[in-house]
Amino acid sequence: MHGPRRLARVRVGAGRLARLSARGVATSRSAPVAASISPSSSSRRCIYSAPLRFAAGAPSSSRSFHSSRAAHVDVAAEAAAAAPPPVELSQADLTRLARQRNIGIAAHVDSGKTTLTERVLFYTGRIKDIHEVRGRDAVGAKMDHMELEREKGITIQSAATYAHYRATPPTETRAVSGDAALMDTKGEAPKEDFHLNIIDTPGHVDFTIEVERALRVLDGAVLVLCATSGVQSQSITVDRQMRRYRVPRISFINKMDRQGADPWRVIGQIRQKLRMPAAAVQIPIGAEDEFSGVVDIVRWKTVYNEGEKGIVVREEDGVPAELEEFAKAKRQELIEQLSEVDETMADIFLEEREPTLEELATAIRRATLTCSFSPVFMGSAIKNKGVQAMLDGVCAYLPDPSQVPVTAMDMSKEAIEKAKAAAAEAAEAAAGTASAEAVVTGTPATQPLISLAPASSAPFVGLAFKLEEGRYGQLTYVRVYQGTLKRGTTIFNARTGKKVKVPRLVRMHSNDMEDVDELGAGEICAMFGVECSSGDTFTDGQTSLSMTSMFVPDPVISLALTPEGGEGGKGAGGAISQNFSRALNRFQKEDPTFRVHVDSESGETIISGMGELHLEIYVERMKREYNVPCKTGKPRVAFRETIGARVPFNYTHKKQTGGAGQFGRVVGYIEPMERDEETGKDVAFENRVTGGNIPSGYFAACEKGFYEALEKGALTGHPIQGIRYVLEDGAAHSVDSSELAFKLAVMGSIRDVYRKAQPIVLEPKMKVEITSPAQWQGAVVGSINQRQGLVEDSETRADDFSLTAEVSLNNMFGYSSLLRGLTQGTGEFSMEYRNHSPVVPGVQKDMEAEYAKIQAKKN
Ligand SMILES: Nc1nc2c(ncn2[C@@H]2O[C@H](COP(=O)(O)OP(=O)(O)OP(=O)(O)O)[C@@H](O)[C@H]2O)c(=O)[nH]1
Repeated sequence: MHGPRRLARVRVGAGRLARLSARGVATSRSAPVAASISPSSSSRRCIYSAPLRFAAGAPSSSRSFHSSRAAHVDVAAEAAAAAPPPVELSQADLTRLARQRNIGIAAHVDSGKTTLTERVLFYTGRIKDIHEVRGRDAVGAKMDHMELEREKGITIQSAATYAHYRATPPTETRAVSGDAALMDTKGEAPKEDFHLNIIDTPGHVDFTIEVERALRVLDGAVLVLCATSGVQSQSITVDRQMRRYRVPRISFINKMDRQGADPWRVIGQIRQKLRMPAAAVQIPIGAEDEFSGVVDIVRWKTVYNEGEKGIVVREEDGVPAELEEFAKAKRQELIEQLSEVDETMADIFLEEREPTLEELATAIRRATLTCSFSPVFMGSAIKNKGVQAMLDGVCAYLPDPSQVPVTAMDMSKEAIEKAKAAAAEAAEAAAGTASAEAVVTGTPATQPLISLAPASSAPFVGLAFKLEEGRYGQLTYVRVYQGTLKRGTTIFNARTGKKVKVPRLVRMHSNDMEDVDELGAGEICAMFGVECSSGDTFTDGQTSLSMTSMFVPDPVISLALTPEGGEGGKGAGGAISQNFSRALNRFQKEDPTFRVHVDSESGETIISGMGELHLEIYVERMKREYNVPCKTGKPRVAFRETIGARVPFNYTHKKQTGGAGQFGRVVGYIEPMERDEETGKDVAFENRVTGGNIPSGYFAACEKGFYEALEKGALTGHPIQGIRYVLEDGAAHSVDSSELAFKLAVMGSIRDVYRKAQPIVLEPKMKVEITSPAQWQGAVVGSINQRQGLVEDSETRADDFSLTAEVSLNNMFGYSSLLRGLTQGTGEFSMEYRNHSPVVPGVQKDMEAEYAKIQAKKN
């Protein structure tokens, strides 16, 4: 079963493995399973606080957040450089935090996230009854509270809630059978209960920012996968987002009741497509219609859901005889997978010893927390099966807030000065070597980092991660990272420096809220009446800490928007145009992927976003919430420009018009830059000027000039991406040089050499995934070929087939109605942005000619 070659892949302890092999330790195993699975006397605390391999600030577990434009943070350096938190956690904090989980439910469209969350709310007593998404009672699920969500049966905005849950630890026999009477309904949880903050996120890629900001502030996640469709395109996107923020996850294979459900195929896909070591911690009892429960192969128990809507969990010791062999094999597989990523489990494996229940559970927890493994649960949300067991997994294997390292930048003058001096020293030292490293100016790279501690007595630090316009003004969702947030106190906005009072503090339960007086570190809550922007950091004024913002993808699609009755000056200045701009301001404030600008050529208002659905929802909300119906233009894709070659520049900006002149000279080169997968960063300004030819006071202006130049490429007027600007030298004049002169010098230097750098026009390419009954396969493939798509993969199953293709977004307009027609309404498709790729040369030529014509008219 296990050969030495396989064992040699164990990541850690290779020396020890060699020693063990030398001692002649055999690698096959036959120890009986049940003998070691009886509940041990170990305490539940031991499992929940299993020791971790990482400590706050260790590079392997750093969390770092970036905005797509000006992301300058080096992830590993950030964590390694972080100073330790100023406050130790008290015993009371540790006890409280050990029972807290902040989790997100994320997945591909329609995998059942909202249906699953509805069960969680019901079993924890937060709702009195279950209502289905698109259910016949037309009530809709609790977490889909927007009218549009209920009508369309999709999640558009993430919704937060909290609940109390009495978990059964892996080392114990279930004491509570899940009787509703034992669940908390008044918000006062018994001490042994877990406090869960849950965010249900949308699956459509158009609303990806909702997933992004949820994962930014959550400590763990449940990745929901469909038992028949497996790992789909959005699962891959969500996986990438979880990796970006290093969020540990458990996997839940939902829809086990569906025809063709195959959890083992899905687990294979988690390992291959997501490259995440994973193994089942349960096996199903029965399949499809006959799916009736699960066997817990960690605890060696059989688990059934009974009673009203599965509220009672009945457990039996042992495994049904007919499943015993299979269960043993799958338990063995679990141990093998863990030995690949966990040192302790590798040792046990090599010693040919069957792990105890506690050893197995702690190894799962340890490996999950370090994001090197995902335990897989399974069930059927709609049939009310397997949900409580999954919740037990959340409590057992996902981290509490004290186990997630978080850093903030110290923005105090002293700290910045100190860091700048250190950076300058390093730059000077590096300048003397051939491999001189670039020094990044005015960025977080020169700002010192501090680890935060979720201690209630520490100075308060919180992050505003989501805004919503509520009935009583702005509702600001906050994650409290350190200290305590109290109603009535004054807090400081680290970005604006303004102080604000917290008039109202609430816990969110979808669209309902419950007032609270204060909330401790590690909590998620919302404030009313505090004006701020998404991504702002709040402190109590004792510190100058600021947290970096989240990754914001660039929009891929735009369209012109005109309020009906508002054009031609008729509505101008009146209610229509006022509401129109109010709505646009609010939408932009709430959603950083929704952008608005007025086209300088046509004077039209252009809205941009992540997809047709994204923009369609805002147009609909404009009508419903602001009473402004709008006419929309044809959707246009977001073209970009980039360069294909490195070219040097030596540019002088000089103006002498009587009074004070302008002088700035810049020397260096521009070159193509690849996108950094982790940070999303694909543009950079690097300052390698040493020796003072350009005084350091002008560096920030130079960088500003660079980012301004990127807004409009000279070829077609679209933004420039994939470019690095390296400033190596220059010259200044003691009287005529100014910040403006250097900003214009940088802009001029790009314009000057741009055409020599082989500029190219790029268009968004999408990964398109289609599923449909097998009979329409020919027509569907034909439709993709017609749109010049490239079929990359297809899979035909018993009744249906799925296909993955790469297609230009420009060729995908109107595809949903075409597919509906081709497949008599049975086909489904989803697409997600993959990258920007060059347009075909003919298209580029036409676009250039068109732009040149517009420019000529203007001049
Ligand atoms: N057969 C089956 N259907 C399910 C199950 N869970 C959910 N569904 C159905 O799948 C559809 C989508 O469910 P949702 O809960 O809205 O899925 P979602 O992942 O929240 O959807 P989005 O947030 O819009 O991506 C609904 O019609 C559900 O009734 C399940 O366990 N089995």
